[in-house]
Amino acid sequence: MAAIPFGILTVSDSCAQGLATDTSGPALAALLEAHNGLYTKAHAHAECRLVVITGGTGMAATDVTIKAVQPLFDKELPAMAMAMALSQVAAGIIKETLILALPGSKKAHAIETAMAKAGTRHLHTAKGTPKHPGSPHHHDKKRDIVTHDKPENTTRMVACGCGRRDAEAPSGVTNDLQGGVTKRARHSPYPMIPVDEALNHVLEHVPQPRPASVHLAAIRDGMTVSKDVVAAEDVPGYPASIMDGYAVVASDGPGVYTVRGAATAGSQLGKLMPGEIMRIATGAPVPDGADAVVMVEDTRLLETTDDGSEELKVEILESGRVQTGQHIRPVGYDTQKGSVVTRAGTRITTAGGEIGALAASGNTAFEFMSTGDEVVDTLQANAGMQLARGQIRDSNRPALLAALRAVGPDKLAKSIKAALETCDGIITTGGVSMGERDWLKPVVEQKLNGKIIFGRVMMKPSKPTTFVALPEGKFMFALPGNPASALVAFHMFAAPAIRKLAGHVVNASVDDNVAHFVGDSLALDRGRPEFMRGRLVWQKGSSKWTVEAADRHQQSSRMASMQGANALIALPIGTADKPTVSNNELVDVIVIGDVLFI
Ligand SMILES: Nc1nc2c(c(=O)[nH]1)N[C@H]1C(S)=C(S)[C@@H](COP(=O)(O)OP(=O)(O)OC[C@H]3O[C@@H](n4cnc5c(N)ncnc54)[C@H](O)[C@@H]3O)O[C@H]1N2
Ligand code: MOO
Repeated sequence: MAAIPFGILTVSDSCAQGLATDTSGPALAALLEAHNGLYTKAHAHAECRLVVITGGTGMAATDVTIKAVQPLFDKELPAMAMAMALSQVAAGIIKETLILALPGSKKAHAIETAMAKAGTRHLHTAKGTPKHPGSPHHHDKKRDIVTHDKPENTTRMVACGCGRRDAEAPSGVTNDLQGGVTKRARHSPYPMIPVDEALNHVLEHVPQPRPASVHLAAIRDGMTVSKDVVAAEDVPGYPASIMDGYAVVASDGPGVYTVRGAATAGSQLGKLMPGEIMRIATGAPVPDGADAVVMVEDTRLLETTDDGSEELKVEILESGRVQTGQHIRPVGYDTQKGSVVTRAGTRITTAGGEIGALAASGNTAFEFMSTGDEVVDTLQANAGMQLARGQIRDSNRPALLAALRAVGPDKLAKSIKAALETCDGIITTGGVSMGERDWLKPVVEQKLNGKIIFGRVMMKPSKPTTFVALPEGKFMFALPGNPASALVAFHMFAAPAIRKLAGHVVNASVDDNVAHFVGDSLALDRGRPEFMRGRLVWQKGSSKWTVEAADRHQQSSRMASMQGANALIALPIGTADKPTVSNNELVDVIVIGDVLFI
């Protein structure tokens, strides 16, 4: 029995550039030569009956061995490749030579096993030896090379379908489809590999998703952002009021002032003159000349127009003394133009924060990981739209899929009535606090015959959350307009309601869902229990749940504070005895998204 002449081809950038020494090639050669004299180094290329290519079969962009060698095969041998039970291998025949492309592993033992499994010993049916005369493939030497189980036994020709009686399938070769039952393999040619190895194979072979541009409207949970998203504009884009009240000059202090009209959200304003104040709504641009806002609760109406329809003089009470900047969100307070809003790798969750943050970023198309071509940017119409002073992006609508826009109480009532014809319940955001155009509550009471079950909740954020019972057993959640408030209120109240409607058992209590708080010592709010947006994680190593703030900035106007949140951290009201929450302390959590295991 003649030894098989073999050649080794090492594929390595670093070896080729002289930056590394080839150890895989010589190791393989030594291994083959030591293999019971079955193999011998070929003296010339043309002599090789076996070529082992080592290296360049991995997952890196520069690993192109398999791609390069596969097109050269006269016949590819996938079952043989599979039988080697190594990831990233290729096996095939070129003319009469078996080519094996293997990883550049130095583990000779692994390769030896692989070679044995691959059945290269069949190559001992030396070149030129007549094979199974009478076989329809009898001149097909490529086939001979792979189908002979034992070199000296030319009768074991199962895969070539030559009609021999010994039907044992050669190792590494599947049944011949034409062979029929008598030719079937009586043992599986596939090695039984461990579960984790199998999973690794799966993960290695599943291709990386290709990035695709996805319009905001087409973003769905489960997608992954493939490129950092940068804020296209400041949020807010103008100094905005945080409260419903009056825009003032802080240094003027308490006293009686002339009311110079109203600055509502979205309005264009003139300059505030000395001795004047201007009515202002939450979210409205602070007029030039003003540098603080006094809450309406800290004022008293002194004089109106004769018909009583307009305010003329208002007193700022002592309780309304404010400092420069008070109740104003400066430009970029929530998000600064150019800052990264959403990092590559962020997964869109059903908690809503990511989609909301993208919506608030001022972009309309985003790069997402995608496996299909069906997700394309079809709605570019709004791309690049500039915001006018006083305008904001509607981030709540895509986040909650249920925002309501209205320009007056009648239209608002009409919209709600129309929605009620087809829905059991309605969710709205905005217009529920103290502003002059915060019509939600009066509209449901006065125009819709609704009963406000509650109109404020002792919580931070989402204080003005409103729940309404409507005729015919219908109901309405009127959530606050501040984006984080809207989502927190949704998860706290609307989501359980929807779950109950779906027949789920719903537990109203937040007790017992306990996790260890991770973070610096944090001052508890003295007025309201706080529901921080958090990230809940099961720490496998220490076998405990931990929760940390999903975002350092937790203001209710910042949609990004919801990004990455899968839980709300239910913090108690701070007291003199218990003013802070500390690192590792147990806190209650409400799960609002997928929990993470690390
Ligand atoms: N004088 C007082 N003013 C405010 C009080 C208060 O007790 N006294 N409460 C504050 C709190 S707390 C909240 S929360 C907000 C809630 O206000 P509204 O529910 O009436 O909402 P709006 O005034 O319509 O908007 C608030 C804020 O949110 C922005 N917004 C509204 N809709 C959207 C949307 N679809 N997407 C993105 N952003 C939205 C809006 O521009 C405002 O900045 O009231 C405080 N005021
Ligand atoms: O209650 Mo509000 O901003 O704090 O949601």
